[in-house]
Amino acid sequence: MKIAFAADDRNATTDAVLAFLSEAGHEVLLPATSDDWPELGAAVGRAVTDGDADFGVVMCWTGTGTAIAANKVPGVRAALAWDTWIAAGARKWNDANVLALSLKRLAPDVAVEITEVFLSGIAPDARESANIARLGELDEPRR
Ligand SMILES: O=C(CO)[C@H](O)[C@H](O)COP(=O)(O)O
Repeated sequence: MKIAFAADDRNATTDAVLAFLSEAGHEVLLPATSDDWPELGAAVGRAVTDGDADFGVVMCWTGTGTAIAANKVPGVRAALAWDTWIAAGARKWNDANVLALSLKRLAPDVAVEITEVFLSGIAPDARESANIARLGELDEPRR
């Protein structure tokens, strides 16, 4: 798959996630043109909603800033995950299309495990389709 990736800092955790993405055979896109977390979250979000990437992975110290920035892009459903259960639930119940990770709080192996689960092909639960559609409606300007 095509995965848009951005991180506002680099350490063993970011390197491990990037290495995993490549070793798993994904094409890694780096759409961000700035190291600032609002811009890089939005750039990854746009890559996903424009159809350039199948999924996005964003990383910052907390993971929260890039998640918030990505979620400002209409059509993005970015989920901050700190374990594999959260990551699986984000796909199953939220049809999340961007994974946000803390590069400071996750050990490299844990971050890789979370990313692997998120991208493992877990299908959204059909019972959630109405709720996901409602998220799309929330992207619309209020009337
Ligand atoms: O976690 C983050 C945002 O949620 C950032 O990584 C953290 O705030 C550091 O950013 P900067 O280097 O721009 O101060």
